[in-house]
Amino acid sequence: MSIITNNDALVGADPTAVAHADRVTAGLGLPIDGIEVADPATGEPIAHIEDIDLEGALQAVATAYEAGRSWARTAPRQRADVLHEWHALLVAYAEDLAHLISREMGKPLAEARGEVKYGTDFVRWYAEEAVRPAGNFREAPDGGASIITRRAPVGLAVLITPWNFPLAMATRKIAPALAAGCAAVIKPANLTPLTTIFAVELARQAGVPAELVQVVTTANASQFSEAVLRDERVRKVSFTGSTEVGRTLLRLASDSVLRTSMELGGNAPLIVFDDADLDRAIEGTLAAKLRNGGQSCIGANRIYVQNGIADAFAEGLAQRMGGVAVGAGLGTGTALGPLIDDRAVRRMRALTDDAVTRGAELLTGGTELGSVGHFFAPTVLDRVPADAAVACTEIFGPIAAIQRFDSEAEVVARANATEFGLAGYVFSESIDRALNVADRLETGLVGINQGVPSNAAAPFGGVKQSGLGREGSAEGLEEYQSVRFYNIARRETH
Ligand SMILES: NC(=O)C1=CN([C@@H]2O[C@H](COP(=O)(O)OP(=O)(O)OC[C@H]3O[C@@H](n4cnc5c(N)ncnc54)[C@H](OP(=O)(O)O)[C@@H]3O)[C@@H](O)[C@H]2O)C=CC1
Ligand SMILES: O=C(O)CCCC(=O)O
Repeated sequence: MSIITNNDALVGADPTAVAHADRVTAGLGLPIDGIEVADPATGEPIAHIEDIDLEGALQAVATAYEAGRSWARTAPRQRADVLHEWHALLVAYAEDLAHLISREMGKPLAEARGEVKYGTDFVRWYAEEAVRPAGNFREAPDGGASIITRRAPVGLAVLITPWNFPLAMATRKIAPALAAGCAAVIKPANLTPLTTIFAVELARQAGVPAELVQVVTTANASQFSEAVLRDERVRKVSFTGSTEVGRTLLRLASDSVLRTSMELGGNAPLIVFDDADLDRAIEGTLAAKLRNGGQSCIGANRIYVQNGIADAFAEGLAQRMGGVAVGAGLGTGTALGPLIDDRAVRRMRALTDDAVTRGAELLTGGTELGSVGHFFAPTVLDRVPADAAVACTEIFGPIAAIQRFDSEAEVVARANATEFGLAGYVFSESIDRALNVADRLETGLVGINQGVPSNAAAPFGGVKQSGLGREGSAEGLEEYQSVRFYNIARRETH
């Protein structure tokens, strides 16, 4: 198969859209120096955020804790009303949020709008969940007692979020915490803190008590977590990010026996069977691979294609990937934005080189793009050996790495041969085959004949070393609740 050439002219940012994002940033009242936030499309600084020291972080804990004591006693309906109001404000400011996300994180504006929809859905979902029954009733089997269960707020929650979904990862944690009756201290990623700062400001305008949700930005994340997770007022930590940092936080959490939710790394297998609809499989793979520029923990990492369809699939995917318009997120028509930083570009280069050296075929891409910013061409590698780094590690970028397989049993074994277990994907027009394979994949979620399975109503989370706990859905609320019971003695009266 010959190499498909990308169009390597980058789409430039639309100055009107950049001005829009910068107006929103200017309204955030940020300091003129501190931690620099840069535009990944140019590397240029766009803002500075406060570097809050340890004393400030512990003050934030104290303030949130005090506010949480009265919030925990509010009626569910009151919490729901405030969340509904926050949702309404997020929707009203959707365009401002989308421009800000695109500017600081780099994703195309259309995708940023999608993230705003996804992120605001969590707030609406938990506004609705806040008033759902939070306990149940049962008779003691031997008689003589009735048992009622209640769900109490778990207490002050520390929320640590990554840079790849600056709004959705914040709302997916803050909204269930508030719905459950908890206070929160949120530490956004330094690469993309602006959206969180804006969203929390909107929460306050919506009626969330100003002290209840504290945003702490700091240049020293490890010092922050070591001090804050040891503070006795903190009862919960929820983290989304790398497995390495997740392990560190789990160790810290064990000292204080904290409730934990961990959304960590992935190594998602995407399996295309001979009986798949070719176009549907290519479009689904494109979505699972290029969503967020490949920078998602559920991004398709190991693409397994059955031999009978593999040539047509590889060629079709390479044609589609090679035709993707790359450029600034705020450029008109951009479909793939920059990577988050230069380190990520260097990783893509090294992964591609390693795979080609080991015998993979480069079908398209494989090159850095542009002289400024952090761009890497959408890349397709075919016949990737299983021991290539690109097949063993989380890619987190726009490289589609295809391996070929013969049988269902073989591909299931290969797909499960990893310590990770977050997402998997199956493409087949046989519902029996698709469901049977999905049942045998060791992952927390499976996309069947589609590439973006996430939804506010779905319990997102992993098995194995991909994490603990679930976010979104009713299960996501339970992560912020402790179950209690009252055992009420009953005496017969006549
Ligand atoms: N599961 C997922 O969704 C994500 C996975 N990743 C994976 O991780 C790789 C590295 O990305 P990276 O951004 O460095 O991810 P990290 O896990 O380092 O960062 C995620 C968040 O954790 C914070 N953090 C880092 N170290 C600590 C610590 N010791 N205590 C408390 N908080 C901490 C970061 O803060 P700060 O910004 O201040 O460093 C950020 O807010 C990616 O290439 C990808 O493979 C990355 C992001 C999301
Ligand atoms: O990729 C991630 O970092 C987690 C969010 C992905 C999703 O919710 O779909």
